[in-house]
Amino acid sequence: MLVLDALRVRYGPLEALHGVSLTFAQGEVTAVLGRNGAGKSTLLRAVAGYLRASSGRIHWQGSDITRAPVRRRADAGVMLIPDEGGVFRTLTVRENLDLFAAGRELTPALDAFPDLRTLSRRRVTLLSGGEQQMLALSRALLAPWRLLLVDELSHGLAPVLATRLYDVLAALAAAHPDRAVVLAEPDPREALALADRVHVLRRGELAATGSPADFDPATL
Ligand SMILES: Nc1ncnc2c1ncn2[C@@H]1O[C@H](COP(=O)(O)OP(=O)(O)OP(=O)(O)O)[C@@H](O)[C@H]1O
Repeated sequence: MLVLDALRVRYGPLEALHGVSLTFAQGEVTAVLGRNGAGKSTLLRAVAGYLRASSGRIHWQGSDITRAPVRRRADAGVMLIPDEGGVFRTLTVRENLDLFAAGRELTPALDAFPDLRTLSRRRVTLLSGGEQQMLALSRALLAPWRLLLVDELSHGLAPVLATRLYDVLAALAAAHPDRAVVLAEPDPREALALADRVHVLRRGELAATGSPADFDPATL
């Protein structure tokens, strides 16, 4: 279980999270929703260790990781797929996959995203947004994790592509019912369909918590 206790994060003088307390359960997909600037990316980056908490605590599987470096959190199973993809842009698709897999089989990613086979020798800079997001999500298919943090998977994508990516994510979550998945999305439609639990952030504060049925995507 991931527990955030009164988490505050600031960028210089600007405080982006104003004391957020939340729990994320193992075996659940949790959507963190909220408009642009609400603090979703900040929350995910702070959990993964790329941003420092100015106060409050982060506990993961019973350990206090508030001050733990990124590497230690990764070793404890925390994986962040950031909104910019977290891929190596000057490398080819295949080179990225090899780095993610670190000697493991590439088949899970290539089976989930057959397009990546044909794009194998293409540089990331020449990929479309959707292809880049497929590559980004491949990391979660190739390397082990216990807590997957996915930031704006559907960002800028056509609905049909977003649905494809979400289908792969849903299958991944279903295959690992003992793990936790957290999705940050400004557009709630896909995330609400997949999530077991929903938290809504507004201007750096928790505005609502509930099950997907409690929320109307049109009013979020
Ligand atoms: N690197 C940064 N430097 C200064 N302020 C930042 C930085 N990144 C984010 N912010 C500010 O922190 C607040 C929260 O931003 P954050 O990116 O976490 O929101 P978000 O909900 O993820 O929105 P988006 O969907 O646009 O990514 C906003 O006011 C934003 O302007």
